[in-house]
Amino acid sequence: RRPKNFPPGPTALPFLGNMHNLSPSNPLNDIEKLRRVYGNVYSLYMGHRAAVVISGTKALKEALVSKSVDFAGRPQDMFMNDVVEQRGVVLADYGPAWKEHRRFALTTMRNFGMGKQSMEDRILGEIQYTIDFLEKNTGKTLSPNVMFHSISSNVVSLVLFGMRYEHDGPFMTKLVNSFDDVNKTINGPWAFLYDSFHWVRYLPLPFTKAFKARQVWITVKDIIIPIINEHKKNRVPGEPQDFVDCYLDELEKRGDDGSSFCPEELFMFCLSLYGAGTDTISSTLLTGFLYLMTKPHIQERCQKEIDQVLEGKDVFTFEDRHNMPYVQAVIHEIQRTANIVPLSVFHATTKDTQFMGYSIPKGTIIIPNLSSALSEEGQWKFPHEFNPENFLNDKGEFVKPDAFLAFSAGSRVCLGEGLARMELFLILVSLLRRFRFIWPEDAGEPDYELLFGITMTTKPYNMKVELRAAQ
Ligand code: HEM
Repeated sequence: RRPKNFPPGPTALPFLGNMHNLSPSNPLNDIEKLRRVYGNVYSLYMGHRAAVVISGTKALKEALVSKSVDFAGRPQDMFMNDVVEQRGVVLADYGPAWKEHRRFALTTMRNFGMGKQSMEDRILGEIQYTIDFLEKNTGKTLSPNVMFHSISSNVVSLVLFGMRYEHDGPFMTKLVNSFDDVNKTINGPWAFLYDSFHWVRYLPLPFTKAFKARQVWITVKDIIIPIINEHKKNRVPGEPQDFVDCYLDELEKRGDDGSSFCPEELFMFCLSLYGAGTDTISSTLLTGFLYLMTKPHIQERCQKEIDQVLEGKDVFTFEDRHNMPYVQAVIHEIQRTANIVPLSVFHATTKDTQFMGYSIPKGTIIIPNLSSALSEEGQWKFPHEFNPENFLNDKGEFVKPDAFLAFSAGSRVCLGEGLARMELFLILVSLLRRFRFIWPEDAGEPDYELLFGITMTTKPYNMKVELRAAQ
């Protein structure tokens, strides 16, 4: 039974709630169909738990920005919270621990003059490995999956630990396998059962094995704890070289001040930044290169702008983006189309609140349908087509419409937005400057359909690479 004045929604079944209304392999179409029936604010039951789906730029901004505090919580007591042992900034509920850690992470990443190397240098250094790899493979057909995953995970590793890892080495293999295990369980039926029926958690049924996802972290801990211990041993206090050093400095500074900073939190903090910062970037790149290869006129126009702006320069910086409106528009159009986190990370109400004429009790799950804003009619010149004109005005200047909510908005807005924007720009410009990316002749028609998951991604594809003439 819906509470009084709760947003409307489809009839919920006993036990199942509205799960029968949503296809597990891709609920986005169902969510859109329900929006057409019930409007931009409607409710669903996930098992016994009430959730409100918010769609469209106006309603999303109203919830995430205007009523930011009311909507800044995260659902608790769910499978994922148990997996991360109630720690880590991404799933932390609204409160002092989340606030302190978020503020710390933002300041640390902003001041990333950590040690001798700036964030920009770290990213450009990592890109060089990809350039070397592509140079060795010019004229060949290759699968870009591993390459893009490697670049994105190494950028985060460099920021967190000051180290990069070979993709087929033991660190990456173990970490990637562990994340895959957790992802499979999260997307599977066991997580749903776990969240829907508390009593199931304690039953000695075969699936209880799946609930022991914490076990997965034991493998990951075996990898990360020694790295943290090395930092403890080798760091020079007050001269941090990376994120872990900064956290250890902060721990020392705070002593026993009763704050939420503690060694256990450091591990999960690293893991949540790693988890949030790898697939998001690699999947964006995969979508981007799919379009750049299959729409060569767009790739060539980027290259022309890059050549003009960087003429005679060996090195370039993130600052150069201000002179590259077309490249900026293409990167944003890639992000809009890639629709990387379509339903955001779920929020929760932090108090009983009134929203667009409805009453929503404290603790209700909020599903921000970011996807709806990214292709909302009336907000974009070409909502349903890949077209960089969506981000250019009549004078050819770069503009960012309000409906660009790829990073969400408000107090929970993506904490890595600055890093992500810098990475995407530096990677795209470096690679397009040096190489031409070609859709292989035998690859058939491109398939633009994205696979649904916590992060959306392309179906596997191959690319062919050629060196461009020296610029
Ligand atoms: C194209 C790349 C990326 C996209 C599209 C993206 C998108 C998002 C979205 C939609 C959220 C949820 C915001 C909300 O709950 O309202 C989020 C949260 C978050 N992202 Fe990103 N992200 C990207 C890259 C990164 C990177 C590189 C990092 C860091 C290394 C990062 C770290 C985080 C963290 C820590 C949160 C949780 C923030 C909080 O709960 O306070 N993200 N991101």
